Amino acid sequence: MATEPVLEFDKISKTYQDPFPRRSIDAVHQVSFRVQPGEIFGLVGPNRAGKTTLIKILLTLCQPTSGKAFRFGKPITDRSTLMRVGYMHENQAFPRYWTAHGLLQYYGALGFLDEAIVRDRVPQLLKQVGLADRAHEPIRRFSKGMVQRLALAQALLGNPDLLVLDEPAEGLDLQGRQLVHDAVRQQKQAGKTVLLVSHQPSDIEQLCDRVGVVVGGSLVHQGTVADLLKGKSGTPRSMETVLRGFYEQTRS
Ligand SMILES: Nc1ncnc2c1ncn2[C@@H]1O[C@H](COP(=O)(O)OP(=O)(O)OP(=O)(O)O)[C@@H](O)[C@H]1O
Repeated sequence: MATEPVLEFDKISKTYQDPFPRRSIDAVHQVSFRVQPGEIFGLVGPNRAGKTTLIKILLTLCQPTSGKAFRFGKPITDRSTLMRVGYMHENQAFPRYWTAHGLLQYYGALGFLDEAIVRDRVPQLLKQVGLADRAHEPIRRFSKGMVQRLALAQALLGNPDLLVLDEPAEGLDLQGRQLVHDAVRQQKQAGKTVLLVSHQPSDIEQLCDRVGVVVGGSLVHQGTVADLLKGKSGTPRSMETVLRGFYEQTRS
């Protein structure tokens, strides 16, 4: 039986119109890829490549200028499938007067999650991300890494079928990064799907099944991590070397 992709982008382009100064910016150009259920898919590229724009389209936060996109088989404009997505932003700005515990409960209510499930899950998640001892303090007293850990807990709260992590390592210490790795692996074990945007070659190498490389708004490569690291000659290479190659090629 054919399985439906969790995510499908078909020739997606996005041009932003800037009023001052008046100009248009081609952020994404004719990008096509699919993410299958149970897959850990990495999206990599240099600064300004168009990764965040693709994530915004995935989350229906902005509309593509052309092309078609589907989430769980439904048009990306169908917001009902957003309930199945958990999203961790690279620079999460939570209301600073909430406590970590209160915030997760609030997000649970916003996501129409079952109250009893949220009651059980919130302390579990706070423990998982190492915030159990600070659960009842206002977020304004949190360090950057603590906010990132809370962002991970928030993304996992709804037990999502698709977990989208945008630069999850940002501001995290080694233990924090390990938490992210563990969460990704747990999702995979549960048969769920992860889209990981990262500037960390080692994270892509260690976690992802397949990777899409975006440079200058175009998808210049997609394939398995194993094939990428093997190269055409069969000589093993590091992910950092591979990515540098893609980024340099397009600069010249
Ligand atoms: N709201 C916007 N209005 C105008 N231009 C934008 C807007 N958002 C992004 N852009 C432009 O689109 C291009 C791609 O930006 P995007 O944020 O998607 O890149 P990115 O790959 O996520 O970069 P980074 O790794 O630096 O976060 C950039 O040239 C950026 O200036």
